[in-house]
Amino acid sequence: MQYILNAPETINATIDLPASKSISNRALIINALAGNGIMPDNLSDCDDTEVILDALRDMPDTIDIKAAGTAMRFMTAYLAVTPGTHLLTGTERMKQRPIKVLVEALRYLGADISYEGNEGYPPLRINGKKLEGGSIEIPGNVSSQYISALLMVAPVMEKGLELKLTGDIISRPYIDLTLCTMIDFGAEAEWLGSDTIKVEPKPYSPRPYFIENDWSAASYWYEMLAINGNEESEIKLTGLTDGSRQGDSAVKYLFSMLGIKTIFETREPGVPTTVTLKRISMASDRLDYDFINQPDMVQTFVVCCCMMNRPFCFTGLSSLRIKETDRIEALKTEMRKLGYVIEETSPGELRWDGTRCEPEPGAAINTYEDHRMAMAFAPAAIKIPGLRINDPQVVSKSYPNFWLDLTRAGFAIGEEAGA
Ligand SMILES: O=C(O)C1=C[C@@H](OP(=O)(O)O)[C@@H](O)[C@H](O)C1
Ligand SMILES: C=C(OP(=O)(O)O)C(=O)O
Repeated sequence: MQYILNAPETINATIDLPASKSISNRALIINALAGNGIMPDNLSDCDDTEVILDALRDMPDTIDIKAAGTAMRFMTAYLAVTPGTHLLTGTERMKQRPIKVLVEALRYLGADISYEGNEGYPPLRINGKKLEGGSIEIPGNVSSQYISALLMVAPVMEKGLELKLTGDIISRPYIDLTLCTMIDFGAEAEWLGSDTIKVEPKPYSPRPYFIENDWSAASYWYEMLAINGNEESEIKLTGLTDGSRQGDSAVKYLFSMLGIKTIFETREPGVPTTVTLKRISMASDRLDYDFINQPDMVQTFVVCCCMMNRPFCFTGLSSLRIKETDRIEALKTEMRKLGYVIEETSPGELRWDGTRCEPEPGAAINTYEDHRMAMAFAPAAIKIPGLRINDPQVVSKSYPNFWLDLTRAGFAIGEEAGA
């Protein structure tokens, strides 16, 4: 399927964002380890959360977590400490996303896990048991999801866990989000210095838990307003928290450099509220930023800066090659179709110096089974009327109502089958 997008002149909309998938997925795993008390409230309705919800409810012999990286990594650790034997698998792409660092760490701590396909990759056969825990060193520069997975199961290990992270630590806000969610459920866990985390062997306590909305999903609305450039446009986004623990809440600072102001309706710490996005006068004529802490925002900013004609240099992108797709290659290829030459100037660095090429007439953006390719490129329709997006249904991985919300904001969406 292919969507053909046309954008309105002005955007005036109130958007009910989906709940945070990162918080939903942590809350579900921790809640299960706490003995399945009351279900967390306002869980995300996205695919990546649904696969965990289904797995924890039914615990079938074969658990298919589809394309959800967090689900794969979190369920590996969860199943390793939970009695029973399961085969944990996912999509073809999931079978290419590395998991060796996590499997080796869990095995070192006493887990019984074997590879059913290629060494170092899913599918995994996991025979759950009580783990002893202890001290371990693991690389912090591949995926923070391995670290979050180990941390979440650490309170149920006999000796707890002391985790020393080696190398540059990537996606650190996601590790902090894990620790905060664990502490909310009664765990004792803390950083000992900048690279070591200690978790006490103290069980979780069940509790009611409300999940705030998703700052990563909010980024596409910031992007639309920034590209739209119309003084009369204004977007309201529901359920966001000021001082959120979601690392992607940094978009409120980043987009201020691209002319967007964020106004919180109320400012009670930790309480979700509606935010209004408005345009302010433009300040910077280029954007340079290290995305080591916000890897999921790179696609949003690459497309946005090109559409706004703002050259950029983005660093800290090493993890992008092992996400839903190789996001570095996907961005270079698809931006070229639109007439923008993006270069990988060194590993983990993407740069656009303003170089243009001949755009492909009637370009159709491929999404590579990556929700963020579809959502980051959709706002480009503001500058490129009739922009085509292939396989638009991929958005359900994190934001099932994205296209519906786009029509609510006044976009016209045509559909072509079989493209
Ligand atoms: O823990 C999480 O919820 C996530 C961690 C990040 O992954 P990496 O740590 O692999 O960068 C991020 O890209 C992903 O979308 C969600
Ligand atoms: C990278 C992502 O997800 P995951 O790694 O959990 O599949 C994402 O949502 O952008």
